[in-house]
Amino acid sequence: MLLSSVLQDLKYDKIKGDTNIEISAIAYDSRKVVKNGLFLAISGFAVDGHTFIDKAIDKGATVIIVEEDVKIEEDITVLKVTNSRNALARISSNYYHRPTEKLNVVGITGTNGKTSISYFLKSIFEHAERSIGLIGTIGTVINNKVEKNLNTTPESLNLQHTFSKMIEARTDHCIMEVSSHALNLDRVAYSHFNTAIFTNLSPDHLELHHDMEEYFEAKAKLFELSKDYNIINIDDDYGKKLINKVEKYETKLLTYGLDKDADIFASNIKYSADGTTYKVHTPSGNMDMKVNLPGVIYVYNSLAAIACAYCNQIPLEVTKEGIQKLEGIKGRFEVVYQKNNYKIVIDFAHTEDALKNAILTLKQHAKGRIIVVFGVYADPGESGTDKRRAMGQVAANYADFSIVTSDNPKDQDPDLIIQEITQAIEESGGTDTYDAVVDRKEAIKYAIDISEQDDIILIAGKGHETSQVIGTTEIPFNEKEIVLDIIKNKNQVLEI
Ligand SMILES: CC(=O)N[C@H]1[C@@H](OP(=O)(O)OP(=O)(O)OC[C@H]2O[C@@H](n3ccc(=O)[nH]c3=O)[C@H](O)[C@@H]2O)O[C@H](CO)[C@@H](O)[C@@H]1O[C@H](C)C(=O)N[C@@H](C)C(=O)N[C@H](CCC(=O)O)C(=O)O
Repeated sequence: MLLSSVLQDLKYDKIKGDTNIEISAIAYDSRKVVKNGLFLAISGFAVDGHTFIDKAIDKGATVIIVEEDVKIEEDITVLKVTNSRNALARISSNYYHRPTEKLNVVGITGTNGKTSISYFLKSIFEHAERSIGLIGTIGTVINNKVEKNLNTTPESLNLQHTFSKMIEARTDHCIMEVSSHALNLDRVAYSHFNTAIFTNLSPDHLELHHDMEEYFEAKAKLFELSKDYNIINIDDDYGKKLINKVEKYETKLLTYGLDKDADIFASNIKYSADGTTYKVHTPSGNMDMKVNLPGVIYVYNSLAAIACAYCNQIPLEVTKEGIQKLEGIKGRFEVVYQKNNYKIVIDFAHTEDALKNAILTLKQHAKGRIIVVFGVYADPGESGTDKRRAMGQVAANYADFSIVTSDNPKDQDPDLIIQEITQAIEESGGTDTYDAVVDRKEAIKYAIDISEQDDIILIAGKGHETSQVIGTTEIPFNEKEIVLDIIKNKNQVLEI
């Protein structure tokens, strides 16, 4: 593609060279540069991309985009921008011919519920015979083929490529999770969103965003990008704040919640151990709904999906069937073993709010104890102390017994993470209600060993994930298989 076309609408200073040349590809990682390619240097969190310029040139880069002053001797094109991640989003969108202009894109943001809403929507849209693609925590789905993503919301170059693949696959609608990291780091800049959905906000990633206000402002950016509808949870305090902010926007606002003032709300909610029924009230009529996932969280998540289906002119009856068709979501309240009242449940809950909700939901119908196995993952470069304390407090206050273990400790000391969690448990009066087992597999085994008839074991944090990151090593870790294996061996000795 002609470089000048790739640079369309990008503000840059030309340091040297020609912009009237062909480039073969774009890369922000020197290891992926190809001959006659463009390399864009990002000043990252861990390393500075500008230090790899020589390597990129060695691999054949003929265009370099930088955001810092650098000395490049070679006779190639060098351009300078003020923010290279933002520039990457602009040129990537141009390179793939601005694909979101040809797609109906739904972006979902908020601390919890993004994945569930995307899967409710997938089921509804498919039931309405609409062609959809999906991008999120579980992976990217095109034509029902799932590919893993490095990030929930991929870097702009990968994201725009994915959008273009959706178009190639004749997909009309893209449902995607939009993380606060993505919004902060401009991964979705220059993407057109038709609909934006806000779920809720509770503490998470606060070392990147510093405080809740900054975290909120990051999430709020998505609602400046959406063109047709903003859909917001009216019952959440930050949802209310967002409503005040976006009310003046031209984009239509639609609210959902249990509050009867919401445009779309639920009444007559009845909870059972494996699902929920309620009556939904929408501007296009009311209907009885059945959701095959337990607890109030899935009432909210299904309401958000109903609101989005309404905005997309999907008849309520079709929406109802789509929601009902969804049997479950991988790693979301997934019952991986059950014998009478005894259950082992895997859930992605990895924030204090989600952990509390998961425990309380299970408690509603439990005949025995709730034993929780959990740890706290480490974000790169974050100490995460506040989160560890908050998760410990939740465990002390709501679980009957906790086994504190490792999540994804990454480059941090797993023992230190556990120590910070258990200290919070002790300070909250939970001295006799926990144990610590650093090896996650051993922790799960221990939970099963000490469990009794009627107990429910909640293994929280990893959900759908199939690996664990310890140091820089990613080891296979399929929690469901691990549980079934332990149970199989145990049942040879003892019938639970
Ligand atoms: C903290 C964070 O967000 N990091 C993201 C960031 O990495 P970074 O800035 O640390 O990259 P770096 O390693 O310092 O490298 C800087 C630059 O040098 C380049 N490089 C590096 C090595 C080399 O040999 N040559 C080279 O050119 C790199 O490609 C990069 O462009 O930019 C990378 C490329 O876009 C991201 O993949 C990476 O996400 C990491 C994997 C991550 O864990 N991010 C998490 C925190 C995240 O984004 N999470 C949210 C989900 C949150 C949620 O839903 O709860 C997400 O959307 O995934």
